[in-house]
Amino acid sequence: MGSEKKFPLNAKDYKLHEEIGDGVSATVYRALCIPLNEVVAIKVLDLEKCNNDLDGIRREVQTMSLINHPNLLQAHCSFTARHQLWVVMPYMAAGSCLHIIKSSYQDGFEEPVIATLLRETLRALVYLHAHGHIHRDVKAGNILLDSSGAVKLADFGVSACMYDTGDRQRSRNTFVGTPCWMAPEVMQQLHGYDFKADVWSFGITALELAHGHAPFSKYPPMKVLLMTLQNAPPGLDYERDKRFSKAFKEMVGICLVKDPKKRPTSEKLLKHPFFKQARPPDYMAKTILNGLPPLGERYRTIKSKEADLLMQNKSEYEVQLSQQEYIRGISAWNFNLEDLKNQAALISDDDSSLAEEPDFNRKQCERQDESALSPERASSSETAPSQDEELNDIHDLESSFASFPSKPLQALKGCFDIGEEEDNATNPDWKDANLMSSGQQLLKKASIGSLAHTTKEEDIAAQNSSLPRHVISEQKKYSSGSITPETTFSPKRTSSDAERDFQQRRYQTERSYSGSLSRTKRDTVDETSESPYVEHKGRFKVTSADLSPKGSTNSTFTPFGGGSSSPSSFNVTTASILSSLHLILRQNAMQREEILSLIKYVEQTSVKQRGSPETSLDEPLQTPSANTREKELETQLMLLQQSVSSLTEEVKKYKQKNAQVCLLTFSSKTPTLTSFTLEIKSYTFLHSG
Ligand SMILES: Nc1ncnc2c1ncn2[C@@H]1O[C@H](COP(=O)(O)OP(=O)(O)OP(=O)(O)O)[C@@H](O)[C@H]1O
Repeated sequence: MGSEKKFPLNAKDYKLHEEIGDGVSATVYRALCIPLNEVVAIKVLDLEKCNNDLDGIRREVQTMSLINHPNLLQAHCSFTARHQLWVVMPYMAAGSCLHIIKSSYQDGFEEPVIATLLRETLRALVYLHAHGHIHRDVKAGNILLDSSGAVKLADFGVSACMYDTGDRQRSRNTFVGTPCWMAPEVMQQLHGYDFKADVWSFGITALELAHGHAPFSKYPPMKVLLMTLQNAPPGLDYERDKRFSKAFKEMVGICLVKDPKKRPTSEKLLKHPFFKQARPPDYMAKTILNGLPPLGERYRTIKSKEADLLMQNKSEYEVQLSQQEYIRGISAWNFNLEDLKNQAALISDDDSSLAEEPDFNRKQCERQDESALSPERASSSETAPSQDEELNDIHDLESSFASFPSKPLQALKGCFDIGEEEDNATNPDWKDANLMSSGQQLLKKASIGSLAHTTKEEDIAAQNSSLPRHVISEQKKYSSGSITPETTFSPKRTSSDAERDFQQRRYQTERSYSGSLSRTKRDTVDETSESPYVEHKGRFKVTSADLSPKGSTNSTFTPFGGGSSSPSSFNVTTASILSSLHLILRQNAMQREEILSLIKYVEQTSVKQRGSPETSLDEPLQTPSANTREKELETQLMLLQQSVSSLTEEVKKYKQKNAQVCLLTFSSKTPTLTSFTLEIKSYTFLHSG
């Protein structure tokens, strides 16, 4: 990997010092490479806990090893140590921009600092995009600085290669990323997305560096999704952000346009006059890095603040959780819309925090200025949703924190040396009892499941699918984001926009549904809810369950609806057609999940069968060898995926047909023709993902 020095591939050769960062999947330590006497950073991923995203991890390691750009963090090497993957990287002594903000610049940086950070980051993006990669996780937490002020973009955990074909591309039709920074087209999962998604995240990162936090950062993920989709794009306010130049405001404005086609490429953006004020790295060293406490110390302070938040009373828990998610980032998380809806439902209807949220209030001001930036903003600002409307989007569902990723207090481990002996260097909780792979657990649960009582949602799922019930109930737990061939770093370059557009079109044509939106007990609530109305929400029109004062509203189109409040027959007809389409989609998703679970099981079993004590420790990461059963299953998987693709295509055609039929049939009956079209879109967004 990247360095000419030979970094050892053995945990014994490294001495781990204090923790300097953590994310969804990993903990990062400052460490010493003993033979080379060099300080490094080591990202330790617990492979047992990352069962669902081994492909993502392989991808990150591979991308990290092949990139070669001064503004991208390149790994020295990586290897497995028991159930952990160690990625050895250069130590970026100043840490991430997020950590610098949290410890010393809560209100954001000055413009020349921002311009410098952003220019370096953008250079990294230009390089990645030219090589066919989308970073997909651009945020302050992934912009790292070393002690000399050099800036590097890190974390390729969710990066994707545009030149991947087949399964890889399909697997990208899942929600991956951090919602505050996530582009609307990524959230919608409708027509795919491309390099421009990074440009949106880049714009959000610019706001994060300017204000000390990203827009909507205190809200739960579903709320962020809704606000990003329904509200006018965030931006710098002409009044509130007087300290920033017009060039900066414009630069942010052109990044944060909802239509990706109207956003500039990273290459074009780099030519924006705003970046002229960027300075050399030593400017950073003299300014923001000057007098900063050591990284480990800053990290501990942030963590103890996080712990303090947890100690506060329950009523503030949602905000705490949201802030934790923000501080830690929630990357590489495959969003489950039902979980997100539950999170959104946790905001109480009289949530006063909304009114206090500076972003929210700023948004109202921003809307007055947005017309100056883009026509899109101007049109959206007039009909932007009120606070009540936004809250009404959230269906009143019983909540569950169980599925929401959270590692509270885990980071309080503090400083410790765990590198001297191999046993210490790896997690002490490694026990035989834990050796049972998820596949084994799956099979075990299968036999238990067949005897156990069935829940309502299992009954419903069983009616709609030929899959065994246990698989349906367990699919969420054992599903994988993707089982796909490892990505290769394509040497192919597409430096021109035209070529890139071609790649994008090719990609968009080839892709089809593959993401899983597991449905759980909560879905039955949706399924029995009342028929939807359509109402205006800013530029978007959102279907709600009931606009009457007593009725709860719901931003989802509810295909199973059939309640008394339905205003017209066309919704009933549509609902029945859409419900059939939805069933097909669900069936496909569940079949896919079952296959993925089985493949995972086979992979893990074959790894264990192979693994002798000599070979399983500290060997470089390898793909498990294929045995006959695995091959059989892979063939089956391929066939099923093909059939899933063709079914998905069919569903798409039906949807289009249905939309056209509805338009023709009901254009004379209803004045809300456009609303109806958008209603179908809304349904597609929420259910076809
Ligand atoms: N090479 C490094 N030098 C110094 N600090 C680092 C380094 N790599 C990572 N960090 C710190 O660790 C944090 C978490 O690392 P990273 O983002 O790679 O983990 P992750 O699990 O992939 O997180 P995410 O949730 O963003 O996917 C970073 O935000 C950064 O503060």
